[in-house]
Amino acid sequence: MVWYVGCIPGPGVNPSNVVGTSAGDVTSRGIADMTAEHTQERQEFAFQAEIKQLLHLLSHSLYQSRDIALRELISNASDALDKMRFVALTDESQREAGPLEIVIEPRAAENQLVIRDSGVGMTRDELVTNLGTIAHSGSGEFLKNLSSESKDKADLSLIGQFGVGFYSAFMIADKVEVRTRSYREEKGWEWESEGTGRFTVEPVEGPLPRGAEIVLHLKDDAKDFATPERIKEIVKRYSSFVPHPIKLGPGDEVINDQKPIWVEPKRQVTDEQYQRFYQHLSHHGDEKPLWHLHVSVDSPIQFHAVLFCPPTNLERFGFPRLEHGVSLCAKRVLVQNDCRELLPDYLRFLFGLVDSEDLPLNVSRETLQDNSVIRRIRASLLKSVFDRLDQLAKDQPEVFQTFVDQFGVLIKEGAIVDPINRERLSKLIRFASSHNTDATLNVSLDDYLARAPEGQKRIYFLGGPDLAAIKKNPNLEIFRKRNLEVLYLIEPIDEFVMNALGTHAGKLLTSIDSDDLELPEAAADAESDKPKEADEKKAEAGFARVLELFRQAIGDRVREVRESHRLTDSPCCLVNSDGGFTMQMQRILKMANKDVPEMSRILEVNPASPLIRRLCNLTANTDHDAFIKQCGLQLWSNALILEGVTPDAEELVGRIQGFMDEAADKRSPLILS
Ligand SMILES: Nc1ncnc2c1ncn2[C@@H]1O[C@H](COP(=O)(O)OP(=O)(O)OP(=O)(O)O)[C@@H](O)[C@H]1O
Repeated sequence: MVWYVGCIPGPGVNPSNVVGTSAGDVTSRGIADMTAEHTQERQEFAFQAEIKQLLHLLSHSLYQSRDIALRELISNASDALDKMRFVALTDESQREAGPLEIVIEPRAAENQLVIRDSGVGMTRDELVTNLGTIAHSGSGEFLKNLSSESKDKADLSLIGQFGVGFYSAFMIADKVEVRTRSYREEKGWEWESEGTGRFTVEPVEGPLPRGAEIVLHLKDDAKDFATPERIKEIVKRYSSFVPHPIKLGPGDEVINDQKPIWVEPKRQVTDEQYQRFYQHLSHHGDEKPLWHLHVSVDSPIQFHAVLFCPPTNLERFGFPRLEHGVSLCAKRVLVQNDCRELLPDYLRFLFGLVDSEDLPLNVSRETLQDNSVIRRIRASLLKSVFDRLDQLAKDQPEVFQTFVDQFGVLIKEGAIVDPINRERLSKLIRFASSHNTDATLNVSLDDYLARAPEGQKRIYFLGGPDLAAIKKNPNLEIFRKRNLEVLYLIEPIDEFVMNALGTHAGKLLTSIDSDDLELPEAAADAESDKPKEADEKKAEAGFARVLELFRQAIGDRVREVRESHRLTDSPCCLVNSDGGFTMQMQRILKMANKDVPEMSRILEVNPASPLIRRLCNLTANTDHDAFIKQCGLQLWSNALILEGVTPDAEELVGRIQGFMDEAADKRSPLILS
């Protein structure tokens, strides 16, 4: 018995909407015009250039990944059946669609494998455009990603995600024939290619059933694909969840499962079933999902949903921005296979399926946005995702850490762009911190507050290009001395997150390089703890004069030169004036070519530092003024370099050369003859 009337196509980079007709309608028009007068005869076409390259690669691929060829063809057949199911339900004239099924028929004697479906089929123009001449955006991306790996290591199993799965047929076949008839036509067509540079298309004589039949002429070393055992094994492994019967031809034996696990009670679904369903939805071969979520809600809106998180974030590896991977079904009938309205953009990495009894079948892409049922499903689903992540953080910290490492940046994106859910998201984001010795992103804002001493009114952070640079920042000295934790912003997005949040649990998020750094109460004591000697020295040896000379030398490249109360060892540091961008934020904006107003910053000088004390002594003799000024300039440059900013190289090198000459001269004065 067939349990449902619906369908679940796997999402790809370019999934087509099943509402309406296939992509070929639009894209093939130009070709149709060019060739209209020839459509009754056999015609030869050249494959589009990237497809040619792809075919070359696939036909020389290694054995281990060849199963995916059958998987991809089954997936295409299933998509075509999904579309036909939808057409039958919405188009009066197609009501009598007949059985929707896939038949896989091994013909061992002829060394052939046939995959047949009763789906929508293809018109001549669709055949020409879909299987050969249209440069699917995916093929270039796929090749690019493969070319970065050595050919024998290349992960061909990802092919389905790039919208070029059909061509994987040439991994096991040296000739492929496609016979097809569209539900919109009486006439059938045959496509044929040996996978080299060209393919032919010609009309089929006589009647042809609706749908498509793919005949693979198997390569000599792929004969095993024409055995029932091999077919059953592959179907069990990759295609159990294809929601249409897959029969082993020429008989009637159904060899797949077709169970709609999302309507089953959770405890009756095994891990293996979830895993296989994930593989079906994601096209991710043998991969296990990192976590999954299964929800069944009865009121106020009835819906079932299963969502999966993949173990890796392909965006991090230079893949293009992920497409949404959640399919929407109404009463088990697929409405849309990349439904953006179900989850916010920052959760685009989740795969899954949502099925509701409360949605009409004719809901279209345009009306989805204003649909109140969808809005309520979305709110409920989002809450479930947040709950699942909170639970994961609590119960499975290692899994949660993997999630943060892979997808944390997208959760941070959410904290920036989704003000309504910002509070929930702020509990899920993680930072590096001075509490750790390495750059692990595992400190939440709540962890930070739980450790903070009583009375601390702010959450302190510091950004920089990387952990090593941040650790060298002199602004940290007082925090180290006082044992106050500082969050390290090592991901470029972190600064934007802090800006968006502003506060957490009523505590102001404060960059420690801001000029109004307010430390907890003990700070005042620490100040008064400073050795009196330093104050005296400062007064005696002209600290005020040193500041004055620094001001003269640096000029308006800083807003102010003043005494520091935050440094313990370093001679000076740069801080931001009130309300300005942090240094890290300025760097990021500059990298993005945004116009950033040059911030005039404040140079703070530490009177207790040995170098400054020496300079104070030197002020007694005005002969040293020029040297003190040079030192001021160099200290300012040093502070910039520590923050990852390169000051004027020529000026810097000239000055260092001067210092070196002077130092060398002291060691070995030049005797001028
Ligand atoms: N059995 C079929 N019936 C009808 N159309 C098909 C069939 N197989 C392929 N097509 C058409 O050819 C197109 C290209 O197929 P191909 O497998 O290369 O990419 P895709 O199906 O778009 O992406 P993916 O492989 O990720 O599912 C499909 O989008 C579909 O329009």
